[in-house]
Amino acid sequence: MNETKVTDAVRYIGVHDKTLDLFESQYAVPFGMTYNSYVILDDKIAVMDTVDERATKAWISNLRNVLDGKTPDYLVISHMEPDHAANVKYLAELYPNMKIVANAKEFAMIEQFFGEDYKERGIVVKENDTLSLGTHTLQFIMAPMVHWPEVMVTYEKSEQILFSADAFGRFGGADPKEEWTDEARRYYINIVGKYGKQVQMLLKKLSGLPVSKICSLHGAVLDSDIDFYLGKYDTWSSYRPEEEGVFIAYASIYGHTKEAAIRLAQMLKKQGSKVVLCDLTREDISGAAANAFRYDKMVLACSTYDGSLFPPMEAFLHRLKVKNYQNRKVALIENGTWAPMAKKLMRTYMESMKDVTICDTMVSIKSALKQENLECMETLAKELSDNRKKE
Ligand SMILES: Cc1cc2nc3c(=O)[nH]c(=O)nc-3n(C[C@H](O)[C@H](O)[C@H](O)COP(=O)(O)O)c2cc1C
Repeated sequence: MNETKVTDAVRYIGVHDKTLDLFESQYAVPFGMTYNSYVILDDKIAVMDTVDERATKAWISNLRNVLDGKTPDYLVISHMEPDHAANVKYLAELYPNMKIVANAKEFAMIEQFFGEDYKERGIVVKENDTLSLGTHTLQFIMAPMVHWPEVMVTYEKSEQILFSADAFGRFGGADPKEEWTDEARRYYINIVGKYGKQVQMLLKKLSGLPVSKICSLHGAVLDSDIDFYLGKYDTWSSYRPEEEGVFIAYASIYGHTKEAAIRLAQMLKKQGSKVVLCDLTREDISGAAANAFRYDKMVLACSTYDGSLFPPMEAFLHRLKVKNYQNRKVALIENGTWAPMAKKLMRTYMESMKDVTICDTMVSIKSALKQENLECMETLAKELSDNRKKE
């Protein structure tokens, strides 16, 4: 049994999947992943989203325990991603009188996924429509592209609870004692990060609504310091760096470029900078992307490989480009033995991103670090320690 009382009327029936290797078949989830779902008990009973098919059995058991013999009147669907909507058809068949509450785009996707249109039992909602359950009233707020096109969030007026779909979610379990920020940042940057503008629009819509609790579809229910979470989302979605510091991402075949990255980190630390080093050949790329967004400066250090970038760096830069990396200061270190190309290629990537300032000092290593490279790196460390942005 996995029931948790969010309030007397709002119950948590989500499932913590501890055996999942990769979320979305790509993100490492060392602490597992939750698929959250809730029930609102009132004159009418609403189920808020279903769960991934991996969690069906545990979820249905949680649901039955909360329902205690009653039947749900409504299934509210926030969006149609399969980690939440896989059980829509199953639940609809289990409770034939239950109405399905969704917006028009979601109904189209229900048909795409399940071959059913549920027109006869559907309630099609649009921006700011409301649905009374008795004491509780649901208000539907459209959140297109946060991070699928059909997404809507639901605001419950009487208890001021925001059912936020994937927004404010994180990797890991549902225990509120688990640290939120790092795994929420990794989740946000990699999964929602491309859609900063759309998140800003949602935050604007929410700004007039008092929120006492956020019930996201992943991770813990957030029931205090709501402004902290809203503030983090505002920072991330406006592409502002979260803190001052230098993130050094390196991709090295035999270790010479790695050595340069480590030596630069030491120089920067001497200058008083906060530094985070990342070996792109070994570390999780989603964590690297999150750190790139976290800090205001980044150093890219890469060996040349077949006239191109060493593949781990190529993959990293592609990720940053797709996630709309911008508004940061970036420095470049390259290595090559006969025809170094990495600097030029990294520069082209960075120049294609908005408001990226590239440091004037660039380090070009021929095979192994030389005294002249170290001197150049000292100059670079000074340039990076100067916080003023180049005009
Ligand atoms: C498969 C392979 C392809 C390479 N391609 C190039 C290249 O196109 N141009 C170049 O200058 N060096 C090339 N190199 C050499 C490396 O970039 C060079 O040895 C560099 O010093 C390696 O730095 P590291 O010790 O950090 O890995 C290549 C190396 C390998 C193993």
